[in-house]
Amino acid sequence: MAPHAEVGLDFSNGNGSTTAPANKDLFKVNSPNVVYTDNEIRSKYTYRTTLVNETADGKFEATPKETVYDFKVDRKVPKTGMMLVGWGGNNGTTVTAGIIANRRGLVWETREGPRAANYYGSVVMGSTVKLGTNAKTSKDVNIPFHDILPMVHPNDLVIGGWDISGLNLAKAMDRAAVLEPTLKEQVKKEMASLVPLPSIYYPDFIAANQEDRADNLLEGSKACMEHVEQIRKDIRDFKVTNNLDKVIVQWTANTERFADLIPGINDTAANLMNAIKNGHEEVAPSTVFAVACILEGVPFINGSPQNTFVPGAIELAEKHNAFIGGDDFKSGQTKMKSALVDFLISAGIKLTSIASYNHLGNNDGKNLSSQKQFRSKEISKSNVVDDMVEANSVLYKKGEHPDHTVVIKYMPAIGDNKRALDEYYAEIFMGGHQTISIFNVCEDSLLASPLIIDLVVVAEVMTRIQWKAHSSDGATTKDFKNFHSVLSILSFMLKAPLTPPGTPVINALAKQRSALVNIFKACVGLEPENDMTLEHKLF
Ligand SMILES: NC(=O)c1ccc[n+]([C@@H]2O[C@H](COP(=O)([O-])OP(=O)(O)OC[C@H]3O[C@@H](n4cnc5c(N)ncnc54)[C@H](O)[C@@H]3O)[C@@H](O)[C@H]2O)c1
Ligand SMILES: O=P([O-])([O-])O[C@@H]1[C@@H](O)[C@H](O)[C@@H](O)[C@H](O)[C@@H]1O
Repeated sequence: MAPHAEVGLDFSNGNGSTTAPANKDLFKVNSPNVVYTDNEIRSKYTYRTTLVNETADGKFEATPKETVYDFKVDRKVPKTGMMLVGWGGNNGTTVTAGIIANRRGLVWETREGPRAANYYGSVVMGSTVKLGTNAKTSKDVNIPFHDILPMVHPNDLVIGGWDISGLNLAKAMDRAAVLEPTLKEQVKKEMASLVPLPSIYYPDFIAANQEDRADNLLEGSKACMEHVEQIRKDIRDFKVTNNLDKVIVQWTANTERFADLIPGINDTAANLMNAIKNGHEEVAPSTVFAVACILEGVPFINGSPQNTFVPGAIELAEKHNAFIGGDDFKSGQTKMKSALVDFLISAGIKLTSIASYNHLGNNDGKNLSSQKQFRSKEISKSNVVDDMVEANSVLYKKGEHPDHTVVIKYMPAIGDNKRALDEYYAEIFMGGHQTISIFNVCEDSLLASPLIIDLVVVAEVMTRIQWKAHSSDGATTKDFKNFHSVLSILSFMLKAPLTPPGTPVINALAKQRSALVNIFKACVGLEPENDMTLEHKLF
């Protein structure tokens, strides 16, 4: 994919991968606050916020605040592995076949004519960001998101993973019934060579209707340290076998029921480790995978809605300075909702009711037809409007919020072509009403697969960024530090963003993307995009 035409540079090197040669970045920042060496980009960035205090008479006093940070980015893009839990599922097989097709630059016949491999739906590979304005023409200069910082190209990812189903990925791809036969035919041989590692299966955590595919299992039906150590060994073996510098693990396995939060069991890191050692029944497979990755120092991202990250798991990640992120890929209906609700409420339109229906016929839908697993999804799909409602005290009194219902029905006939039917009902000027009705056919796995790529690529970049703060007297803290273990920067790709304990959850889609882009721009000393375009107003 060539960078934005305005820039006119094309790094495509013929094999479908567009990666700027390491020493030929698409842009360089010309600033005394940015230094490039062969190994690092260092920037000095002034972060400007406004502190607000409430005055005695109930008014506010706003005080601008500046904090100066040093950022350091390791420029070496590592050879990276992506290990998927649930690799044999619709998402796992689809993202794997999609990366193979892109790597080989495949074209395949469809009823509408030939189609070429692409990364549409990936914010990293399919979107652009504004670098600045052309000094001569004052026109915006936009560059591919992938070029803001040195990033892994998805074509270069080495893919592996686990599944409780032992089908090789060619057979699993057929079972998923997502991709065109003419494409499957071209990747079948390579996919057939890929076989998921055996995984852990604790039946009570996913729907009973999943049992018939569980034929690729490690011994034991509840948490134990042997499972943790086996997963850690699998990661190490994968890394050595493929000569990898880094591995990122993602959960794209079935939605689990929520685990009960039990003091003394999963409330602290020590208690969680003891619970695993003692085989406690309330420790979920996804939490066992998270613990194994944390102990192995490998980022773990949860693409499903269950509460994998019980408080003990978060504390363990913090203690080990390991990265975690989640929850639940934000792919279609909810992504639309997090943009539409933001538009309505920030336009002063009082949204009073949201009804969201889903019909889908894939195995995810089959698993979600079980009430406990649906409840996990209902929670993640329902909380996505909270921040936008709470931010508007003009429309909503404290504690007031729109009616919001979420329904998911398993309809096998429609397979992966999920239907999302939404009705938004709002009060408008002078007692009027606005009703917005949306019928959105989204091919579930084709929407989720690019998010899997974005989550891996962004999480990997975050392992190469460090920061330190300047104190008010100009001194800096001693050593560079990693970002907090909980990667809330991943929120754009997730329905129920996990944030560091006690920090706010932002669901508004535009704010999430803005945070992602502007943090990366700060790492090269560039100001956040403010869209004021004063240069076009003050002249
Ligand atoms: N648009 C989307 O597809 C989308 C969006 C958001 C979230 N999700 C979530 O992503 C997950 C995967 O979706 P999918 O459509 O690929 O589902 P899927 O059912 O096709 O795939 C899940 C896979 O996980 C495997 N599995 C179950 N338990 C496992 C375990 N303990 N260890 C290893 N493998 C295990 C299953 O055998 C299956 O192959 C689901 O939780 C779904 O809710 C999907
Ligand atoms: O489209 P979206 O709301 O982001 O999320 C999807 C749900 O609508 C769907 O019901 C579910 O099966 C998928 O796993 C995914 O969670």
